[in-house]
Amino acid sequence: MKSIIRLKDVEFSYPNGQKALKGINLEIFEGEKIALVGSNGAGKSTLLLMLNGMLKPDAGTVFFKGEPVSYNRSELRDLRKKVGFVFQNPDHQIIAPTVFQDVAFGPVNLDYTEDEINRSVSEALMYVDLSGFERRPPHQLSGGEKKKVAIAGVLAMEPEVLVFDEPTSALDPASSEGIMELLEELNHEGKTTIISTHDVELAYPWADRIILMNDGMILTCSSPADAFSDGKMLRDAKLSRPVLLELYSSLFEMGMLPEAEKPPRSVLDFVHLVERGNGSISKGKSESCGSIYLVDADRLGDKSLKDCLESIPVDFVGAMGSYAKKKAESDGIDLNFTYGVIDKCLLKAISGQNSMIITTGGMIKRVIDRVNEFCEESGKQVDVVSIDEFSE
Ligand SMILES: Nc1ncnc2c1ncn2[C@@H]1O[C@H](COP(=O)(O)OP(=O)(O)OP(=O)(O)O)[C@@H](O)[C@H]1O
Repeated sequence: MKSIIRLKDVEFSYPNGQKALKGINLEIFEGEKIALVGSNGAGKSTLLLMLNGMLKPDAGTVFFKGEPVSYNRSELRDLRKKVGFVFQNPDHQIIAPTVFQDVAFGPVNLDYTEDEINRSVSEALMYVDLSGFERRPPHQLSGGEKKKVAIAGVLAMEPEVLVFDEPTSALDPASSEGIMELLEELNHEGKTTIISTHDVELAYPWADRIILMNDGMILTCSSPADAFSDGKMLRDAKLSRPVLLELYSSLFEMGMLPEAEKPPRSVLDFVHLVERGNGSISKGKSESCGSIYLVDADRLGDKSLKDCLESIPVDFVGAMGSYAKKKAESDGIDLNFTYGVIDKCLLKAISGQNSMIITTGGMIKRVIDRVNEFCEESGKQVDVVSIDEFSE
């Protein structure tokens, strides 16, 4: 894996003397999903602000792709294009009188041509499902919509790295799920994604690596299971253990669950472990599992998803990615799953029910890889059936 951002011996104090970062050493690799987790005041936002040069260390060095950041004007401009930053409070980011102007702010400042500005704004708004909002004044939008405008403003600059400070703060559960699904989609399109949060339940299933912070220092930088298993470290960080991990540890200690190779990170992993404990793995024959039908929304052309649904015996429908969700909505499909779609469909499959996943591009492979991984681990056979007859 290639290093994309590295912090070496970084120290930082605010002008009032408050020391916010102490001896930070950290390396982030291309394509990773990283969650910075810590309680209030741990130093998460300060660390994130180092990543695109918005703050300059008092001591130590920040590297981008192996080169030390030099903080001159033109280099900072370049760095901020490559490392997009979404603030916790969208009101701190949204500045223009209309959604279009706000999202266009970055591209205009980067001297894009008019055509490039129009293209990047419309693609970014499409991504966050706000096409048609171009003329709306941002201050009249809901909190979740404002957050999406702020994200679109960053996406319009086509960054390689996305940094989100508390991406779901102040959002309702559905909006939070929508934002996390969007982050997942962006990561699958190759963007390195870094978030800060104090929500361990959000970070545990999502991240590749957890950076646990307290009092301006990194306590550990490790896999979610390792980072959240150490009770003392969690207490030091003033955090609790994710419920799924706590439940697994307790039931394992009581001898009620077998030891897992990797502790469960999802309800699906947990159900599988319970099944293993009950010796019911032998029930996992292919005839007892439902199938997952996979539709590539990009290849539907003018065909309606309703046609697909009529011809296939499915009990549940999920969509992954903004384009697929939009297509489902415009075709009048009532979606059962819009977040954690693959695992939810796998859960249905192991109870013998069929489901359909509507998605696009790189996420097709993600569905196939996740199902294969599950089948390998569980010994079950869940078939993924690509719906090709509606292809162009
Ligand atoms: N602009 C500032 N001026 C002075 N001190 C600051 C400033 N911003 C943050 N601090 C201090 O720096 C420390 C780290 O703050 P930071 O905002 O990075 O923490 P955080 O982990 O993001 O917290 P939260 O989860 O509450 O947002 C805290 O002690 C905070 O009071």
